[in-house]
Amino acid sequence: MSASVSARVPLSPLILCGPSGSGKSTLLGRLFDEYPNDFGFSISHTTRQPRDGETLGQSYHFVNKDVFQKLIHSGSFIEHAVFSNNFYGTSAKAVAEVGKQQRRCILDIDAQGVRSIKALHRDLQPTFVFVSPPSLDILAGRLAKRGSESEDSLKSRLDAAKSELDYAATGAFDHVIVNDSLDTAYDKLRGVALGVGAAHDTLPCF
Ligand SMILES: Nc1ncnc2c1ncn2[C@@H]1O[C@H](COP(=O)(O)OP(=O)(O)OP(=O)(O)O)[C@@H](O)[C@H]1O
Repeated sequence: MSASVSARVPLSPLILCGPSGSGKSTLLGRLFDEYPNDFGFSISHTTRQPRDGETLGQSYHFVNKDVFQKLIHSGSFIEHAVFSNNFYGTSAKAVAEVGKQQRRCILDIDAQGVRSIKALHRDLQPTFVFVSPPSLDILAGRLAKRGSESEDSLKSRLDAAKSELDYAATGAFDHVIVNDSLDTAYDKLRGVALGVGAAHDTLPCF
């Protein structure tokens, strides 16, 4: 397949959701490597402090809590969430900026964000994709192997995974990709992202 396919990539946002550890970043990393000019992330707002190496207005729009609250009240965000006492949000403007560059905007958000966009921002005509682990046991194994979680954090991620799988089982997503073989899952994501394929895998039971 060609490395640049701008002419036929849809510009409506692609929203990726799935349990922590299901492989969203891994799959998106492949997509961005293969198609460096066709997709883009929107720049989120956050109230957390910039880390070393992060560039203002490029990594994030860094704002204080007052500004963030004002943006919430003015309806600027299509979704926002709190993690570890910090706010994170995606503005409609940030999504539009990516579209202006003739790139398909990709959002990696949690189920709460998906609900919010479905309730209030259907005008964006996003495509909703759920990335599922093959099973909760395999998810636990991958998270443990990634080595990024404490025992408590692993447990809370697995609990969250159950409720996200429950939500996906309601049929909330246009596409479901079970990330068993990475190559197979990537082929499916690529088809969906380019607007030429569909994925309706069967969710695991637990
Ligand atoms: N198909 C696969 N087979 C085996 N390991 C995989 C597969 N897909 C991803 N992994 C591994 O599983 C781990 C979790 O993947 P990744 O970090 O991409 O998940 P994520 O959904 O982006 O998680 P988070 O939401 O926490 O950022 C990584 O160590 C990754 O290398």
